[in-house]
Amino acid sequence: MADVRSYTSDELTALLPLPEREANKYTRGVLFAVVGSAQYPGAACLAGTAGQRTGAGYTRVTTAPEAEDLVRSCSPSLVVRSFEGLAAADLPVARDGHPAACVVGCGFDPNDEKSASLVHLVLKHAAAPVLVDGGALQTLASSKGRRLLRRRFVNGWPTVVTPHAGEAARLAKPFDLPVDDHAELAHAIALAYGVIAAVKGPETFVSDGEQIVRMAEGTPALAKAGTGDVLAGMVGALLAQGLDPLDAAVLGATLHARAGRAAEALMTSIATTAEDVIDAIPAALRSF
Ligand SMILES: NC(=O)C1=CN([C@@H]2O[C@H](COP(=O)(O)OP(=O)(O)OC[C@H]3O[C@@H](n4cnc5c(N)ncnc54)[C@H](OP(=O)(O)O)[C@@H]3O)[C@@H](O)[C@H]2O)[C@@H](O)CC1
Ligand SMILES: Nc1ncnc2c1ncn2[C@@H]1O[C@H](COP(=O)(O)OP(=O)(O)O)[C@@H](O)[C@H]1O
Repeated sequence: MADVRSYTSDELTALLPLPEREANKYTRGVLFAVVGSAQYPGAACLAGTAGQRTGAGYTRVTTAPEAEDLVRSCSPSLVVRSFEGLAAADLPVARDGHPAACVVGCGFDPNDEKSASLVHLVLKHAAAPVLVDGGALQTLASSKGRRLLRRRFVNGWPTVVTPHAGEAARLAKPFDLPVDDHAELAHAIALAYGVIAAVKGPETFVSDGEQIVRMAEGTPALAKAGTGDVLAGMVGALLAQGLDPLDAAVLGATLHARAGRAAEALMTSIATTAEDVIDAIPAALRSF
């Protein structure tokens, strides 16, 4: 296994995507989030608003028809569409000067057949980095999911996965990967699936199959429902702004951890919620 390292504060500061003087909303980066379900509409709000706060120039949330109104009302500046009618041609193509990325799966119900077909559509047609989270992760372990990931790898389209320990264990199963050491697990998932893997927990380990990076700035205040959806939106926004995928995952996880600490300072470790973490993203940005 490769050595485990951490990014220095200077390395992280250099990665912050400050907007250029001539920037417009499209050149800053389009985040295309395919998230939420009738069962979990809140995950779409959390991922979308976290993406906006982390600098995406244009955030489009495509969600279940039942979730549309809630997402619109949580932030009027989100562009909201329904899953119904989502077609290959709608998915982003990243090009020079116009970066873009997709986030798929926050709030998906893995037992819903429609979720799997949405994940396949995104993996197949997004010619841009894709982050896979939540209920979409299970789809990757199937033979079709693995085939689509291989195709993305060959085409040079990065895929980032952000499993918690339970989801990582499910990804490990088809390859019989050992699950006890999370650094090793992130490395093994990255190699087995051809992805950049961020295995989340009290410490988060990110690997692209070559390097392994440890991020240990978090706090147990983050152990609350929805904070993973916030992380997915944050890392997705950094991908959408053109960061290298390993850098996006490490910077996103660090900003998320610092936002968790800033939220805790205001709200206490008991009362902090995922929404407070989003509100504390500016403090996390300022901490650099
Ligand atoms: N407001 C909203 O809309 C929200 C929506 N959400 C959405 O819900 C969807 C389902 O996601 P989920 O994580 O709740 O369920 P799922 O992965 O099936 O867990 C099943 C089992 O896995 C384990 N396990 C779980 N977490 C673990 C951990 N950190 N570390 C280790 N093990 C862990 C645990 O089993 P145990 O180990 O306790 O036996 C658990 O019983 C997903 O799409 C998500 O985006 C949520 O983000 C919440 C807010
Ligand atoms: N004890 C802890 N210490 C530090 N960070 C934690 C702790 N527990 C959870 N986190 C962080 O909180 C987030 C939880 O993500 P996840 O389990 O996917 O939540 P959800 O599915 O409810 O959105 C991850 O970023 C994880 O690293």
